Parts: sequence; C-alpha cells; structure tokens
Amino acid sequence: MVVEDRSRVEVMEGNQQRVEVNILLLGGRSVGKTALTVRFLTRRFIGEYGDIESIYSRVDRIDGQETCINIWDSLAGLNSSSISDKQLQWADGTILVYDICDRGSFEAVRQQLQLIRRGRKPSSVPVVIVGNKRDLQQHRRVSGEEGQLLALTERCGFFEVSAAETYHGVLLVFHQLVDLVRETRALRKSVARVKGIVRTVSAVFGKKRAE
Ligand SMILES: Nc1nc2c(ncn2[C@@H]2O[C@H](COP(=O)(O)OP(=O)(O)OP(=O)(O)O)[C@@H](O)[C@H]2O)c(=O)[nH]1
Repeated sequence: MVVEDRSRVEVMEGNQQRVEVNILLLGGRSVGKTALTVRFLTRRFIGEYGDIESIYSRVDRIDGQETCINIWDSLAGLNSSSISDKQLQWADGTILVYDICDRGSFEAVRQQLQLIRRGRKPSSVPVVIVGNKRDLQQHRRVSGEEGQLLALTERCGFFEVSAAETYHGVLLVFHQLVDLVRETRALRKSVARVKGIVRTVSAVFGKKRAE
C-alpha cells in the first residue's frame, strides 16, 4: 500500500523531529504580501519593498514541535488572479491577501479561491483569508463582515490585520495556517490507515470465501 505522506519530517540530532510546512502567499498587486512576510520574519515593517519573488524560511517551535515554515511570497502578475500549477503543488497551505481599501483585490481573492479549490475538497487545501491594511479604516471599501462571510462559506480561516501596525496579528495568521496544515495531514494519515485496514480485512475475508 502506498500512502502519500507529505509531512516532510526530518530527524535531527538527539532524535528530535522537525516538520516542514510550505506556505504560499497570494493576492492582488500591492495588497501587502511582502509586508506581511517581512513582518512575520523580522517583526519589522519597512514601508517600501522591491518587486521580488522569493521563498523565505523561519523555524518556530509550535506546540512543542520544531517547525520550519517556508514562505513563497508571490508577485502579483498583470492578471492578479493567476496561479501556477508549480505553486499549487508546492504549497501545503495558502494565505490569500486582499487590501480592505481595494474592492478589486477582494474579488481577486474570490477568483483565486476558485482556482485553488478546482476539483478538490475544501478540507484538503487549508486556506486563510487575510484583509490587510486595517489601519486605513477611513478608506475601507470591504467590510469585515464580507470577509468573514466569504471565509465561512468557503471554510477558510479569516483575519483582518495591519502589517504596518502590529506583529502579533500577523504571527497568528501564520500559526493558524500551520495548525490547519497539521490537522489536514493528521486526517489524511488516519484516512489512509483506515483504508489499509479495510483492504486487509477484505483480502482476508475474500480469501476465506474463495476457499
Ligand atoms: N497603511 C498600510 N500600508 C501597508 C500595509 N501593508 C503594506 N502596506 C503598503 O502597501 C504597499 C504594498 O506593499 P507590498 O508588501 O509591497 O505589497 P505586495 O502585495 O507584496 O505587492 P506586489 O509586489 O505588487 O505583489 C507598500 O507601500 C506598503 O508599505 C498596511 O498594513 N498598512
């Protein structure tokens, strides 16, 4: 029986295990993907970021488990809702970012969600939706309720944050997604285990019936 195990568990010195989680950041232009990534990695907000697409890593201890979080900070293309197959295959979980002052970026998140979920069960692809730039309340174009409703109907996590103002909210976003990825992996493993038992039992009883 072949069980697909994407846990990528690495055994380190002293028999400690390190888990790897790949997180893909998507969203329209200038919604703050790099700002969120930099905030999470360095606790800082710089203000201006170049147009660079990169994969960054940070190691955290989450629930007593050493976890290497790899973050693919994608560049929004001309068509802000496009996602490559390579990105989808790489990601264990996705953060979809919109700017609360830009309705177009909210619609782009809706479209990206459809692309990610194409032909897959919602439970197999953990997604957290993030409304960024919460500090710019006077320019708000997307209400918190709209964001929440989208997340609820699509079974995603949801946060409104300000990469410019706080580190803690940003930390919660990344950690919630890591939790969701770990739950999904555990579920996948137990389903595979049950399928294996069912197969063994059917093989034994099938043989007995044939004798
Ligand atoms: N006021 C405010 N500005 C923010 C916030 N987050 C990001 N910005 C600003 O928004 C602009 C775009 O931020 P980026 O992080 O470069 O956005 P991006 O989504 O990576 O942009 P692309 O490179 O186009 O994909 C920058 O000028 C940031 O300073 C925020 O929480 N509040």
